[in-house]
Amino acid sequence: MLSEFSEIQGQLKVLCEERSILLDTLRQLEAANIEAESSGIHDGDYQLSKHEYSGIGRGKYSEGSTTESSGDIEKQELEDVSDEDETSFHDTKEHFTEPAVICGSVRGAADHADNQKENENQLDDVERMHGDKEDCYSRYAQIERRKKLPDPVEKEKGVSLWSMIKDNVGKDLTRVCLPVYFNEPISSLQKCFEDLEYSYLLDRAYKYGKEGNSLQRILNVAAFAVSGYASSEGRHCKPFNPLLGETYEADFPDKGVRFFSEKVSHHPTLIACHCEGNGWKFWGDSNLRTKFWGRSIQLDPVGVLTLEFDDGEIFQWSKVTTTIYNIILGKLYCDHHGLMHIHGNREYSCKLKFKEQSILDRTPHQVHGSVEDLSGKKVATLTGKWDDSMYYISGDFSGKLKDCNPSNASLLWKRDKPPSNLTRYNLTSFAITLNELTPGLQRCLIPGI
Ligand SMILES: CC(C)CCC[C@@H](C)[C@H]1CC[C@H]2[C@@H]3CC=C4C[C@@H](O)CC[C@]4(C)[C@H]3CC[C@]12C
Repeated sequence: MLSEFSEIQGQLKVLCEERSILLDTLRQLEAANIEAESSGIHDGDYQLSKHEYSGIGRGKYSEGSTTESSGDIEKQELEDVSDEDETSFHDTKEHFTEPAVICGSVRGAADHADNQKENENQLDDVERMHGDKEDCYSRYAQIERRKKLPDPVEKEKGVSLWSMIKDNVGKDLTRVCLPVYFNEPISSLQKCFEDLEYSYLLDRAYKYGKEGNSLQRILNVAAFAVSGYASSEGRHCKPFNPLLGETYEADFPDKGVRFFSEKVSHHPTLIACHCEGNGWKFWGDSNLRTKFWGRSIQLDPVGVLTLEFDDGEIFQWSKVTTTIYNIILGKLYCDHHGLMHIHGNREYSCKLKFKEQSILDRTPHQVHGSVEDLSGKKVATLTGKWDDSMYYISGDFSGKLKDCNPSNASLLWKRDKPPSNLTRYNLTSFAITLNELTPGLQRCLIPGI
């Protein structure tokens, strides 16, 4: 009994020592990061392995054991992870002549009909007045897509992030490879398309602009820019890192859009995206500057997104900062914060502020902003939450946002309800459909795969 007790005591001591070494490492990393920041070095050694869209750890390329560590490709990637200047771009046109992956097949009408019904209940009269989402969709083909992910082939063994990190005590945490358990079942190429889940807002914006209502156009563009963040709520896994030159093509006639993305650079990781809808084109590249702060990770998107309507009106903006909190302890969550300036080439531009969440914040995820005309006069005020909905009210209410509550404001966008079969990945109904292997697609695969 006594010997057992002293054995446990010994184990406890070791654990305590490990913990304090880990805390020291974290402190050092945090201090080093601050130093690097203040001296203007953003992409130094202390960053989390600068990679892919996600910026956290390295993805594995095959599904497999949840316990083994990284494969060869990953190791190789990690070795040259710091050669940031190596910006050799890659042009897929030279390598691929055939389209890559096209998602979706025309089958029936069930899914969208269901979704539409749910949405109809959520919409208030105001939105109906402003041209329904249903209206936008009814012009497009009806397609049946899956409503749930396939069940896992094997029962998954959970891995705690802590257990991964504690085995690497004393090492540079940025070099720790995470097992596939921490990946969600989509790639970064596909994840880029998630920003277009609410593409009906752009169809609506096009329609309004054509009718001469430029204010409604920019309001819907602003709602679209915010709506892209909704899918990140409750997502705790990282997408797979594609290979250099890998492409993804999504053909969604049910939404009236076609999307194409390609990984065009490995270090730094760059993904180029292009999307075409009815009356508009949207393109940009995704490149994240990553900073590791010990307990949190900050992702600063670099680059500009461009939206061009067929009538020549152009809007450009950049994404705001994303921070992932509680990497080591507590519940992992992410927040988006900062200023988003949507520049237009005509009458209006728009400024949106994504409020940073504070610890005791009762209303997190808030976004406020206003539309300004060429003289700088505020003509409309926007308010809402990036994980829920956006509203507008005509005139300048920026100083008195309390008056700009949903009761006297008009709804621009409301997030779709989550699917009923939620898994630990928390994918939205749209994300579930991004890499669905439909029967039509199966035929295009190389035999034997
Ligand atoms: C495995 C553990 C350590 C990390 C889990 C990381 C999750 C929360 C991370 C990994 C990749 C991240 C995404 C990477 C890129 C973007 C684009 C940005 O404009 C909005 C946020 C968004 C969409 C991030 C949201 C949070 C995210 C999904």
